[in-house]
Amino acid sequence: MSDTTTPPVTHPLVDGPVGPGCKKVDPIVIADGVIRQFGGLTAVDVAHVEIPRGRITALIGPNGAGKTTFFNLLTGFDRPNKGSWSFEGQSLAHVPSHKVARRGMVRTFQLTKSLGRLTVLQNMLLGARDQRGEGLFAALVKPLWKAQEQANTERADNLLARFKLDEKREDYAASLSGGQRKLLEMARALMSEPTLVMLDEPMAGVNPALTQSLLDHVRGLKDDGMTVLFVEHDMHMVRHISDWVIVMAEGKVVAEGPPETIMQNQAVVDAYLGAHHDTDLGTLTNQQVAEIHEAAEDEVPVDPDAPSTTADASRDATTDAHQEGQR
Ligand SMILES: Nc1ncnc2c1ncn2[C@@H]1O[C@H](COP(=O)(O)OP(=O)(O)OP(=O)(O)O)[C@@H](O)[C@H]1O
Repeated sequence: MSDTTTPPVTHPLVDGPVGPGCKKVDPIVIADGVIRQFGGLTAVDVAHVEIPRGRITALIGPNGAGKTTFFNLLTGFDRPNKGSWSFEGQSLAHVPSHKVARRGMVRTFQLTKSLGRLTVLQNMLLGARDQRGEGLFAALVKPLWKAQEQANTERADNLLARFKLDEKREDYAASLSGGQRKLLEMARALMSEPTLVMLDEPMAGVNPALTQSLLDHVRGLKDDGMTVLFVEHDMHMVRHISDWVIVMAEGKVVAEGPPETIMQNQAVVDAYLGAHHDTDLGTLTNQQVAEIHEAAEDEVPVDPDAPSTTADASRDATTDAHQEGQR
């Protein structure tokens, strides 16, 4: 009698069978039992997840799935009720965000109103690490901070050239297009020479003309040896650049796998449609799933208060921006 059991799905990045929470051959991040509750709502309840090193991993899921909260927990911007996680084999639980960044795990932030009131170069310098001039003693000893300031400016200029933002160096960040802002967010994250770059919706608000350039830049991070983890609703980006896709729904990891198979996964379709639906899932194509998702979001961040003049821009920018730069 022949054995009709389906063999488990395997993948070169995975140690064992592929499935939610599967072990990776070479993980850079490992999270265990991470729970975050807001009042009675459990926003994140991740039993186990591993992020493969040197690859591009997409974190997807419907609105409210817990993706951003999980990002915030991993990077020390929020604290879980329970759980542990490590980066490069070292525990990061209870490590504050600025120390997480120093260890090489850096996330991008949307360019907020206050950062928009700084120039492109000033934004870049906020991303630099170990700014010696910030200590009281060091601030008084000019040679100590002068050399570092020069090195930081040089690094910023090199990155601005790489991201084709060098001509915008002295412009206010708020004057950039949506796509240029995303490039600036990415370039700013690279100022601290990270090992793992976490991108929060890199495609949000990006004009199609800049899409390809942005995708190329993300691939470039991997080519330079970095690991990339990104949260994204844009399925085009997820399909085209990720090596691995992790799907969250209602705080949990419900599926993971390579992009070419993940959209056919029943748990993914369920997650996007909601658990209680009448649709005949058997007839749903990848394209339809993507359309459902795209229709659900489509949001483009617009800053109605973006300064139109330099006088507007210079007002009340520095304090807020400095605080954000410290995060
Ligand atoms: N500070 C908070 N206080 C209360 N509830 C919160 C807070 N932050 C997030 N939540 C809730 O936790 C759940 C997960 O939110 P989260 O923003 O992490 O989801 P998401 O997957 O990133 O969604 P989106 O794709 O819309 O950004 C949501 O129900 C949200 O309303």
